[in-house]
Amino acid sequence: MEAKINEFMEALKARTAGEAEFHQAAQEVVESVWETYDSNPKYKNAKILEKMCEPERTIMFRVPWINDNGEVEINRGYRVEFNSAIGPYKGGLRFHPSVTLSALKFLGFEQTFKNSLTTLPMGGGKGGSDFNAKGRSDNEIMRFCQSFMTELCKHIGPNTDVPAGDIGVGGREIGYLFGQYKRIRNEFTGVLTGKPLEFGGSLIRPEATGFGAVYFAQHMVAENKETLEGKTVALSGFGNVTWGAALKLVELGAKVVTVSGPDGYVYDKEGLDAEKIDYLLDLRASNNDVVAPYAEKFGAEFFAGKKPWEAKVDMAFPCAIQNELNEEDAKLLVTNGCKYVVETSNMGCTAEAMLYLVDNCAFAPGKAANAGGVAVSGLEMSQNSLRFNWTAEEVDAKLSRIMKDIHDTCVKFGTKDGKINYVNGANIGGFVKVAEAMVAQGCV
Ligand SMILES: NC(=O)C1=CN([C@@H]2O[C@H](COP(=O)(O)OP(=O)(O)OC[C@H]3O[C@@H](n4cnc5c(N)ncnc54)[C@H](O)[C@@H]3O)[C@@H](O)[C@H]2O)C=CC1
Ligand SMILES: O=C(O)CCC(=O)C(=O)O
Repeated sequence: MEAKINEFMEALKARTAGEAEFHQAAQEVVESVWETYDSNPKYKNAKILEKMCEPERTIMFRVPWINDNGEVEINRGYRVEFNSAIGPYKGGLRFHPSVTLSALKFLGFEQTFKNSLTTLPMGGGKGGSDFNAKGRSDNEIMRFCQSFMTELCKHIGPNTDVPAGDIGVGGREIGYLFGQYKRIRNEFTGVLTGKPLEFGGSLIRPEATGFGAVYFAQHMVAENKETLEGKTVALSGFGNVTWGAALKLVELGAKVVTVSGPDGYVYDKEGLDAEKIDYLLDLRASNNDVVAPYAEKFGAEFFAGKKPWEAKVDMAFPCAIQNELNEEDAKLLVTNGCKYVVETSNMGCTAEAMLYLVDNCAFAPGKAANAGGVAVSGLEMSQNSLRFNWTAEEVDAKLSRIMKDIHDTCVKFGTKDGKINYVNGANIGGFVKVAEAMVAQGCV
């Protein structure tokens, strides 16, 4: 089996030279699903896995805009429409200087399996730009969003491709993008999710990724007959996902002791409370991308240039960016007594860290644990189509049920010899539904 996987991956790498992040994501899925794939002639004859590794369409474009000094700036925009077998392309937009085609291909690829796990009819896609919002004014961000959408609007639509937020894209950016789409296309449709409530957003969407990860974690710890109450938790990042996870963890009686940014991490021995969690929103809106002011404001410790994985905790939730937790970090966490790692960022762990964590603690992969965000985006699409809004309680109940279903799917497909491998469970569970749909739709 190993030789066949190597052969498959070598061919993929030769076709996509230089796309290291995409190779990392593909390798993980290919290893998990190979047995299912190779033993099923219907999938093999139709070359389903080869097709799944090739985006249906990749759009790249120039994004020219004018800064506050009147100078022209040029960024690159992308939308990778990966797979539409089970629904319109669906996935976020990332505005961050690290954005490359490889990063968006890994994210779009992951999104396909994640969206399948949600049980909702959504295909996979991802997009974004290398635009850096750090130090930019609101007007600059608006002009950038308008220019980005001027091209993107030719390729998306409520039944074709429905983008949303991701790193660097929250309610403010979605508002500017939506306004420009409406102006150019002259239609008010659910073409984006993560919209502010006043024009079609869903209650609980801002919280959904963090809440969903915590709901998933509740089921994981329950497998060991434990609860979240009293657990000490390390979070990374201080953005949208960190905020949502902190809110729910604190509500359920856990103690969150770290948040982080590109500048280092904060250790707050008292734990986050409502005021401190609220402050994360101010930090994010400041466009400065540093977490140190939290430590100054609340008298917590700040460790410049360090990652939160050196803290002694029961659980860790990486919530920032890909490959933010490496093998050394994983070993340190486990040595310090950490029993659960809930990958809430997309591919937050390096391949080596993931393998170590699967063997040495309970590890939830991002495509399962962070699927709550896109799941509530799917519910936002449903509400837009119905021209109706569900209450926060209704959306939260649906989110909670979806996360339980995802957990159950991981257990169903990932249990071997009495041990749950959540990585295999998520990959195989996500793969089978998309593969069946692709076979049924013929060679397209
Ligand atoms: N927003 C959503 O609904 C979903 C987001 N995700 C994933 O969750 C993660 C966070 O996304 P959001 O909170 O939405 O973005 P955000 O833009 O609100 O926050 C990103 C955070 O990551 C930090 N960060 C970025 N680069 C970093 C680095 N090199 N080192 C340390 N920290 C760094 C930023 O300082 C910021 O605090 C991403 O991996 C994203 O793909 C996954 C599912 C859904
Ligand atoms: O809400 C969405 O459509 C996508 C969220 C997202 O970007 C993700 O799940 O990684």
